[in-house]
Amino acid sequence: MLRKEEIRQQIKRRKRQFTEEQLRELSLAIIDRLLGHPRIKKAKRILMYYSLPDEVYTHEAIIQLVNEGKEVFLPVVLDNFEMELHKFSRKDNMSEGAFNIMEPIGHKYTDFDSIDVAVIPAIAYDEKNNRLGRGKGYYDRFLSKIPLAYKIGICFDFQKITDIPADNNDVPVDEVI
Ligand SMILES: Nc1nc2c(c(=O)[nH]1)N(C=O)[C@@H](CNc1ccc(C(=O)N[C@@H](CCC(=O)O)C(=O)O)cc1)CN2
Ligand SMILES: Nc1ncnc2c1ncn2[C@@H]1O[C@H](COP(=O)(O)OP(=O)(O)OP(=O)(O)O)[C@@H](O)[C@H]1O
Repeated sequence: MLRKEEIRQQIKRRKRQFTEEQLRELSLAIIDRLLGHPRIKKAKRILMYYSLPDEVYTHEAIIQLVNEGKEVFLPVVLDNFEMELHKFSRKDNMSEGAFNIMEPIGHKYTDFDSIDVAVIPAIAYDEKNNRLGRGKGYYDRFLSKIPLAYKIGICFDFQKITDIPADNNDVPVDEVI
């Protein structure tokens, strides 16, 4: 089994074979599956992520979900490796946070039990739905706070691997799409 850092390097090499435009193109089918997913259809409150250029592109999907009447929440990174959730309202009510990620301005949302579905990005997922993140532990720490949410892992096909070395902190997702 490869160690976590080796997997991160391997996936980075795979990503470099695509342009940002190609990754956008690959995102379309994945986002279609996500928006058509029965859990998303039923959900009232959804934790999404505001994608970076090397991730499955979510900017339009977020707007679409809001237009369908969902409440969408996004992570806001704090400087102690914790993250909180803020409700997304509109694109021009955001500011750039840590790691160049756009984050909603406004109050933190703490009613975690009301989140129906959480859509979780990753560097890689394995066949047991274990997740490998960017190595800072933000989602590892956060996911245990939303035990009731149905967790959907999302990544490109080339990010799906056989095995990720899981440790005690790692919370697997319910499904990878
Ligand atoms: N879109 C998005 N939002 C997210 C995450 C994410 O992975 N994607 N997070 C998931 O945790 C949290 C933020 N954590 C992050 C941690 C590292 C990097 C990052 O770009 N790391 C660089 C190395 C930078 C450095 O070490 O200073 C890298 O991966 O190359 C980004 C986000 C919360 N919000
Ligand atoms: N629940 C937790 N409580 C405290 N520390 C944690 C927790 N989860 C992970 N960590 C620490 O965070 C660091 C990063 O862990 P790991 O490499 O598993 O993160 P990751 O899953 O790749 O990243 P991320 O969750 O940011 O996407 C490690 O030093 C780990 O010990």
